[in-house]
Amino acid sequence: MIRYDLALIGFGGVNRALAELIAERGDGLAAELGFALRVVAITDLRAGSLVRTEGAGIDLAPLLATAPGELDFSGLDGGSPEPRNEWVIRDVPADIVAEATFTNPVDGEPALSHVRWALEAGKSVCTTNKGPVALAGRALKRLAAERGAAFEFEGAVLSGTPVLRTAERMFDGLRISGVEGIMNGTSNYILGRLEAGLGLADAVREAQLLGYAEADPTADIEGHDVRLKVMIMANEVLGADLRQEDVSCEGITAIGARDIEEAAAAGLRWKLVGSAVRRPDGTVAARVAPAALPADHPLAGISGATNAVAFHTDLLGTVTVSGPGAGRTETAYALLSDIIAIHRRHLTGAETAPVRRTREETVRG
Ligand SMILES: NC(=O)c1ccc[n+]([C@@H]2O[C@H](COP(=O)([O-])OP(=O)(O)OC[C@H]3O[C@@H](n4cnc5c(N)ncnc54)[C@H](O)[C@@H]3O)[C@@H](O)[C@H]2O)c1
Ligand SMILES: N[C@@H](CCO)C(=O)O
Repeated sequence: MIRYDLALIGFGGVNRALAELIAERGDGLAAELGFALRVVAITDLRAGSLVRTEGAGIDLAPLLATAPGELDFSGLDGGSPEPRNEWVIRDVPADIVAEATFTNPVDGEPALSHVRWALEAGKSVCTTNKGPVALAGRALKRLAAERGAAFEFEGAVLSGTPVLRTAERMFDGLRISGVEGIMNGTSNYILGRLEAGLGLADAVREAQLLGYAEADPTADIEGHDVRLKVMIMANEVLGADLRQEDVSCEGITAIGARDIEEAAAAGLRWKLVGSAVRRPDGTVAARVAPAALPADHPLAGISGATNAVAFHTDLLGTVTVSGPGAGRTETAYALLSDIIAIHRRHLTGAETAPVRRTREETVRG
């Protein structure tokens, strides 16, 4: 059985949920998927670092039994109070680095460095962090190719709903003229709660408790999170190379109770819509803005943390993919789907350097 050793960078909602999946379903997944997962390192800004490369690796059960705010690796065997990210990422033997620290919508750091260090060390990366993908995706993919490593980021758009992989693998032979969608679970959830009569602050708090919101929810409600996702969609699906300044951005904070009531009376629903459209000259125009949509619009019925992306194609017309846009477990599934993609690359011969090392050093059976 092939085994992949994982280093988890950031141990908040998403990577903790990945650890839960591994702890609770690891054996079943191994039987079904043909590979085992072992966590050998975890770093977190608040808890520190924990490294255990021998035996079964890190025993996840006691970590998962501890409340997130109370985790402290410093007293544990292999633990340190510092999140020794660079050392862990570059030097601790691991096959795949799962990056799930805060998204920084301004310059992508420090996650961008985390991803770069891993790829430079020939380790594959899976991430749900939008910053590195939106702001440096092209360079990071090139680096990954140079080092024979994989760079997978399905969860950067629509959480575990496979919107990027659908576009990459299922649309061969189609011309895509544009994409538009509801790409932020928090703001969509909040808009629904405003429709139900709640105030903005209370609705934001609910979204935080449910694990949908960014560490700083300003990114959700001001549209910056959607701007990163629109950039990723435009760059990945339409072959663009957009910068933040290319995407105009307006969030939902100017939508008041009166706007909601007036829209409802007219049979409309406010939605935060991100879009990227190919112009006749081949360039791509992209924006993020709220829109009051009529009930028969395909995006009007998308509620709560559910998101949807509509692809406008020549031969199929509009194809819409809808599913969870946020949530800890849903996003951890995105990381698992990335790991599965890395495994399949390995099986089909597009072998990555870290997998080769795994086979020589750590693979049994
Ligand atoms: N939660 C979701 O629904 C969701 C969905 C899609 C994408 N994402 C993205 O996934 C990432 C993780 O999301 P989350 O919900 O787990 O966030 P979170 O805030 O719950 O967890 C982030 C963790 O990273 C740690 N961290 C921050 N900076 C660090 C650093 N420099 N070194 C080590 N640890 C660091 C924090 O201490 C925290 O525990 C974010 O980038 C987010 O945008 C989240
Ligand atoms: N905060 C983001 C997480 C998913 O990227 C959202 O609500 O959509």
